[in-house]
Amino acid sequence: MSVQALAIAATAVLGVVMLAASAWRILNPWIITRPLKVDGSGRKLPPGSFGWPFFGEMKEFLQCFKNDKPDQFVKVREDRYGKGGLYTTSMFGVPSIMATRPEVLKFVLKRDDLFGPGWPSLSKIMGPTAVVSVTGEFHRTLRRYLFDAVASPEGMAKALPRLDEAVRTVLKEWADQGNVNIRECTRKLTFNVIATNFLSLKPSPELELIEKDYSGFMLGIRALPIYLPGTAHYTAVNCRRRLGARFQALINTRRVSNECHSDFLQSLMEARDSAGMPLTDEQLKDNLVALMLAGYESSAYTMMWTLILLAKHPQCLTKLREEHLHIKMRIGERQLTLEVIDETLRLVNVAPMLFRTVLQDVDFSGYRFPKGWRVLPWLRAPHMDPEYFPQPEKFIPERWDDKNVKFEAFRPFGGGARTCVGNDFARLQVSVFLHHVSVGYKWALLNPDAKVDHLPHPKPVDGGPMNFAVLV
Ligand code: HEM
Repeated sequence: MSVQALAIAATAVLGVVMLAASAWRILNPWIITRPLKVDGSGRKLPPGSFGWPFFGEMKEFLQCFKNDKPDQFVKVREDRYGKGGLYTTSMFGVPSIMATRPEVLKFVLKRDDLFGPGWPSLSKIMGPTAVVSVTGEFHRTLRRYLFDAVASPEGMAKALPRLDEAVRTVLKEWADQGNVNIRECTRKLTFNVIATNFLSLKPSPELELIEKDYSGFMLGIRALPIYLPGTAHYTAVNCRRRLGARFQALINTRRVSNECHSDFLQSLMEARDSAGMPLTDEQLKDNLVALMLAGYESSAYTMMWTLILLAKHPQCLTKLREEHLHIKMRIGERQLTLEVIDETLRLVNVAPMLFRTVLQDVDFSGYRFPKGWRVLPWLRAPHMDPEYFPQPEKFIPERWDDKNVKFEAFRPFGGGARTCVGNDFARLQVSVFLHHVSVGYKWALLNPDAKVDHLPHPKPVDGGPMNFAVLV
């Protein structure tokens, strides 16, 4: 076949594909919504569109985040359809409904009987009995165990000295290094906190192997689930398998030696349900992985952003330093430390959106949520809406002093039945960090205007190079 004939054939094939895709784009909403129209309920879907076949509106979504305009995706829909807070879309290959206003977020997050876990291909990689994968009574039981281990007053009291020591040790190391990459440093710090508090592991070759597998697991957790050598998903699945084997070895050693540790693993091993039954080894391993995943980058990036934002707001840092040097409580007001943490969580949006699956047809606010669809609770939408937080793009910790501040619009830790189990632990960790860093150190950003890579969590593209030194 001549080159010319090949070109004609290729153009023809491309034309047919384009035509089919365009036809699908037009017919797709009709096909998807047809069962809804014929069920006679008279309910309608929220306004919106479905985009291209399979890809849906992913391209527009990714484009907004890539262009450093992560709120544009919601803004366009609000301008087009009004501020109802519910919009139909199609993302991650599934027809979906975005929930963006506080009252809608509250409803979706509270009703775990109607909206189940929905992270794409989560349970396959995390483990079928992980807290993030299960529902109903077992979910509630697991949450109770995890809460006792992580966030109960006894759990936090046990964790505090180890947390304190880990923070003090690494801050000294950063100052010795002088120039540091703050993203890597806060990730390392959080990993050490996890290793000591969850597993009582001190730095060792074994811990390095766990960290290596853990990083491989993290890199592929949100990748397309294509299990072929070389893909991020393939690496993640294998790292997860090795992590499981390493955790099993730890569990076996504890069982044989009868050693007693005061860490999260021990607490989970000792937990019993109402029939006196302990967790199985598979359940223990799935939940250790889930805890480590949930508590790792979220906490690391929150610490990283507090440093970046305080470097950009030196007056706030001076006030914070005073609060810690003189333990100056402001009567009738919230402590600045908590305000800095909340303002960082609001502005940075470490967890911008969540995923849920509609378990049965749900009617709410005049709209239908069809069974099997996905709901995307868009946590960052109210955080960045001037209706709730004036000048939302600005870092203003004092806004939390205002008696009229809209706490109901603030959901950095989600809400309802799946509210973050580690939220108090995370605040404790960042508070200890802010204490030591503000009283003992000074730091300067080497590239304050670095662009931000927003997905899956916001971070400076260059990792945030900083000069870090002891405060004299
Ligand atoms: C600043 C740090 C953190 C942020 C912003 C954060 C945010 C969140 C959010 C938004 C959820 C809800 C997920 C959903 O509804 O689908 C969640 C769940 C969870 N978080 Fe956190 N988290 C943080 C730190 C931690 C830490 C330190 C731990 C543990 C030590 C932890 C453990 C968990 C667990 C186990 C869940 C799952 C709860 C469930 O499915 O019932 N998180 N987190």
